[in-house]
Amino acid sequence: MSSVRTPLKSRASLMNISISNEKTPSVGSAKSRSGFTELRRPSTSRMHRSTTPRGSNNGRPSSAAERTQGSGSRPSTPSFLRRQEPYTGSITVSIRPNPYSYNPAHGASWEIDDQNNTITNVTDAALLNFDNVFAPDPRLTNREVYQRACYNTVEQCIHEGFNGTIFAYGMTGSGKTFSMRGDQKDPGIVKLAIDDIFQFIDSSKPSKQVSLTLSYIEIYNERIVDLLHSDSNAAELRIRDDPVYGTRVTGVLSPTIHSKEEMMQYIRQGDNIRKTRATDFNSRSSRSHSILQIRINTIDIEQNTEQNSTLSLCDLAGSEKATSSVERRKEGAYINKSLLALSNVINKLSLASNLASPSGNTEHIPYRDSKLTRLLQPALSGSSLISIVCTIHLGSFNMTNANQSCIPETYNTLRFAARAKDIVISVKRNKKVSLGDNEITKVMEDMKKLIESQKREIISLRSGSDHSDPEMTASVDELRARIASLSAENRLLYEKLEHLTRLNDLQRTETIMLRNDSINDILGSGLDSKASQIMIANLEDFYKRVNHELEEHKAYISRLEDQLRNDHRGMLLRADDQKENQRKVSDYSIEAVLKDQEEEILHLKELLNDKDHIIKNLTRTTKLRKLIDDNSLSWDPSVKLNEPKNIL
Ligand SMILES: Nc1ncnc2c1ncn2[C@@H]1O[C@H](COP(=O)(O)OP(=O)(O)OP(=O)(O)O)[C@@H](O)[C@H]1O
Repeated sequence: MSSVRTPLKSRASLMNISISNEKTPSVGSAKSRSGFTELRRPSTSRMHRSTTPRGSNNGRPSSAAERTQGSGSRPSTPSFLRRQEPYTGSITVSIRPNPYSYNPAHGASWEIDDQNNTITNVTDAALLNFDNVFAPDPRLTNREVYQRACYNTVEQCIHEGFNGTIFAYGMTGSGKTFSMRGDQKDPGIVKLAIDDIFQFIDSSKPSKQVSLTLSYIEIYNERIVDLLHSDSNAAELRIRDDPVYGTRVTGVLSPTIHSKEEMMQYIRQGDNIRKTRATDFNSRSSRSHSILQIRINTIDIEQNTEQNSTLSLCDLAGSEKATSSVERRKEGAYINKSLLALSNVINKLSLASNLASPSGNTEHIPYRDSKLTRLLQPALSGSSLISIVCTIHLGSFNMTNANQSCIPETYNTLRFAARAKDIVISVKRNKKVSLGDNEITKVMEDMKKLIESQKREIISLRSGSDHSDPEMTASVDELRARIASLSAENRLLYEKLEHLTRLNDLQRTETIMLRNDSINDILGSGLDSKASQIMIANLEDFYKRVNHELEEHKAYISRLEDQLRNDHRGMLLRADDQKENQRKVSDYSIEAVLKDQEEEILHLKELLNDKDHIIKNLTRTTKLRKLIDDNSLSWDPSVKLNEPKNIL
């Protein structure tokens, strides 16, 4: 182990980055192929907050080599990520050098070992480990970078309901846009992620309904521009807090997307608006941060679940030293300021993750210092899996001045990357389970079909009774047989309704039992008493309403049942009367019987509506229950509990 001599080294030492002249061991079985290192497993208790202390390498690998991923093939989702929630681990950080700023003949300031995913400062031998360190090889494709660095984040977002954020960070001309957008021959991360999303949509039909919306914005000179808006100079967009997404840009366009072609068309349209200029390092430099967000809503019809997730793909503007152009200096100042704000946030989060305090760090994180950090706030504060691709120049590289050094910028990027790697995130997926149980839905469908068939029967009976030829008119016996069969069907309906009622009662009992457990758990989980009281008051209020409504519906169902029984008896009596007076049977009596039937069917329909209503209420209850679970796992006393009707 060499001694600590350079600022980078001392920082690296602070961040548990191994500093060694020896090569780190190759990736072993203990490492996550996803790059998301599991640090601790959450408590199995439904309502208890995870209390594993952070920092001090608590259960986390001491060497960053242990948290690398090395597979070049498409990895499958690690089983722990499928089962465990919330996911607690680190950010995936990858380093990609621009192959064209590296000339082996001139040597480089940094030495890459892409087998062990390390990068070494040749001057002082400071060695840094990351999830991926790619070779400065022009043959390295974006697809390989995507598969190793980003695929798992995208896959978790599509399949498991986690939010995913991927961003490219690095100095100007280092290859951020190339990595994110690529070209015709070598599509970038954005296109590859979109391919995977649409592959998922195709393969999940017909059991899943997936809907997508897209938004595409840029932050240019600290101003948010909607890249999907034809007038990019339209009114300035503002960032607001949002209870669902953390933050949201008001007024931004987010069209629903129906095909991959449509999505790519929107993105191309946005790219044409995005601000690009020439810098000393890049003839077509992005002078803005771009953020593309794809919201994915998946309804699993078979499982009866709904899942929402957001994939954010960000191509940040590159930092650049002062230039001669006034406008570019202004742009550069804004870019550097926002990147500095991002660095500060990453720095504070990294320090917070290293604190040994079990309660975590309470230090203020300055998300509001720039629009970029404000927009990335939800992701950085734990609502998203994150993968960062840091692009660097290995040697000196300059379009106008071949001697201008990139070393300080590369150093800064690596320092940023090392700090980001040190951040511990705890991410929950956005899976929502809707209650409408399969059996209930199926029975309801059956009932609807029965009602429809009875309706058709009545129509055909009526057209038969209209027949003028008495020989052709159905005999009373036949009519009785039909009525008896209709009644039997009605009985079937009632049995099913009773079954539904029992199911609902059962659900309600379970819910009430859970309610008590939940409240106990909440009270036991150390919420401040005022927050607990508000939460309990809301819960009690809500349950009282639901109970009251259920009682009303039960009474109504039993009234309908009585009525139907009476109607049925009356119907049989009428039929007996009709037999005695066969010749006197009149269209009027047939009509009356049919009318009764129709009325019964109307009652049944009403009953169905009421059932829908009850199920809706039960769904709300379950969502609320989920909310209690969520609130108990990540309770923030500063966040006021929403009214149940607002949440649901
Ligand atoms: N890995 C790579 N393979 C091939 N070409 C690359 C690679 N990285 C960068 N380039 C090329 O280098 C040039 C600059 O790359 P790019 O525009 O992606 O940089 P950038 O980091 O987005 O810069 P800026 O911040 O100024 O927008 C482009 O011509 C790009 O094609």
